[in-house]
Amino acid sequence: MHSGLVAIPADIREFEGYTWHASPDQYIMAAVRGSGVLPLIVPALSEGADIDMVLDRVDGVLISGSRTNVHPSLYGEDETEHHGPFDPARDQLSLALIRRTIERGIPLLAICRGIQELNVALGGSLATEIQDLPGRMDHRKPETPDRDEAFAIRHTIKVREGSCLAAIVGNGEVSVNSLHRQAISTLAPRLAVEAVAEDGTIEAVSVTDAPGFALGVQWHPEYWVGNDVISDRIFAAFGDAVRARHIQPAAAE
Ligand SMILES: N[C@@H](CCC(=O)NCCCC(=O)O)C(=O)O
Repeated sequence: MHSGLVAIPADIREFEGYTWHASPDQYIMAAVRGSGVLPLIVPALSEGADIDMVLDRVDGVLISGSRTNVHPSLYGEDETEHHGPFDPARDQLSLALIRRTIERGIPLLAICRGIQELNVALGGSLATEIQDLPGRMDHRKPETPDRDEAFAIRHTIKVREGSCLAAIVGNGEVSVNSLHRQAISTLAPRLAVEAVAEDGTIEAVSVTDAPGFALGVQWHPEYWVGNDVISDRIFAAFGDAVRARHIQPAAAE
């Protein structure tokens, strides 16, 4: 029995001659197995979805990763050959969903592209092709057809003492996977850094004034749920927050 309903904004994909509103199974199954919740994929309607109609009916929001990038115009920069590929319908849905979810104190877990959308939604900016920046590691997905290798744990991050993430996974160093070319550049005003990689890349943030659970991570805990303590703890904490909301919905916001 699921203990809450969690909205997941869809990506737009083109295959088999159709346009699809889709979300990868690893996020769906991490929500089910790791958080004990029922995921609900929200279509990325180009004319816009009624965000409050969705949020009136869910107990949490999970923002998945994606190979596409947030369009740079959404954080005041010009598009270059280094910013794509794009998914404008996902951008439109996800940024609006993130802002309203935080306002209403609904639990939010944002992963990879999700932490980048969280930062942009609250006024921050992104850096692209970060592996080309001075002193940065290569955070990109390894070139391999094997998905376990692609999502393998690859580097350590340092979790800030006293942070929301530290309350979930403990202080100090933890090991994570890495599949991204972009990262937070200017941190949005309402975000607090929760963890950083050894090259200074921001790996986790929380929303300082959020009434509820509001965590973003740059790596992919969803992939190793059931096989990795850190991943399990993150999704269990998100599930606890969703369950609490399901049992005791906040007064009308
Ligand atoms: N596109 C952004 C975010 C990266 C992300 O969400 N990766 C998940 C998909 C991994 C894959 O299957 O390629 C960036 O590159 O920073």
